[in-house]
Amino acid sequence: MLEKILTHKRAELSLRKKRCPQSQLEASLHLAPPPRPFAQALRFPGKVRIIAEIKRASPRGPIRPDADPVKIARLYQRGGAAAVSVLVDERFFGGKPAFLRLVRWEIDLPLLYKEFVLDPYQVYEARLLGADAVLLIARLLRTEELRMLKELAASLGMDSLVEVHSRDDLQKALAVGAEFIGINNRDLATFRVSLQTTRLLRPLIPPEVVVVSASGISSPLALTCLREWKVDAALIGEALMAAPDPEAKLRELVTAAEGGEGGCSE
Ligand SMILES: O=C(O)c1ccccc1NCC(=O)[C@H](O)[C@H](O)COP(=O)(O)O
Repeated sequence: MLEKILTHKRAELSLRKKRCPQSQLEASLHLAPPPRPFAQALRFPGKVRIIAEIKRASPRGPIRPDADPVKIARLYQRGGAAAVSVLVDERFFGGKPAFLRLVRWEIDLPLLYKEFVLDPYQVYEARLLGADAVLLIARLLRTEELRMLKELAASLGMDSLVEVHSRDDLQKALAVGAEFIGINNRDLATFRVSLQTTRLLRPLIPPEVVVVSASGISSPLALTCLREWKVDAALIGEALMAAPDPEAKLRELVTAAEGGEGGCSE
């Protein structure tokens, strides 16, 4: 499936570059709203902050296919999210780049451009839409590509959330000086999810790095564990989007993330 996603993404990119060349994106950057700090908005020692994700579907199937991204963003802001991740991939996640721009005008929280970023074109697009950070998946990029995309994002005022799932990915992230690392609990090849990925990789990351745990987080207990493991933030999509009341679900998770009762028994 991952190969299918990437093949589709490369074809889509080449089409979009023909329709709207990168030079046009670059020339329009002055129209973008100014970037805001993303990673630093997540640093609250002793608490886990929540990045709530707008995700209408996944490659595994629909989640909330008709969700209005603007309405969901408002619920997330009211529910106590520290930041919002917007999936912009259309084919596999039911998103659209335009969702990010709409959400940017609607709420004040910092925004993550959530995409399979393979090319500088997408980094320019992210900034033009109003993103404050971009996702860079270590597994999909060679070290030099990762470095180049991270530097480009920084030159445009954005943070890069460098996603890792293995020790090899983490080595790559640290080699390029990542200051903001996301540990993905989901193996992108098998879709299997385990919070143990965060438990095992977290201690290998230096304390000055802002650390996010992503995927498969759905319960107050999971948030309690992430707090014990000294993770700064949790990125949560499906558990919120599939909930009958996403705002209420978010409030429940924020309470645990900020210091609810009980200990971690994972
Ligand atoms: O969500 C998937 O199944 C998925 C499959 C293949 C590649 C990426 C995938 N997800 C992208 C994400 O990064 C997640 O949306 C994000 O970590 C939130 O995960 P969750 O809370 O489990 O929705």
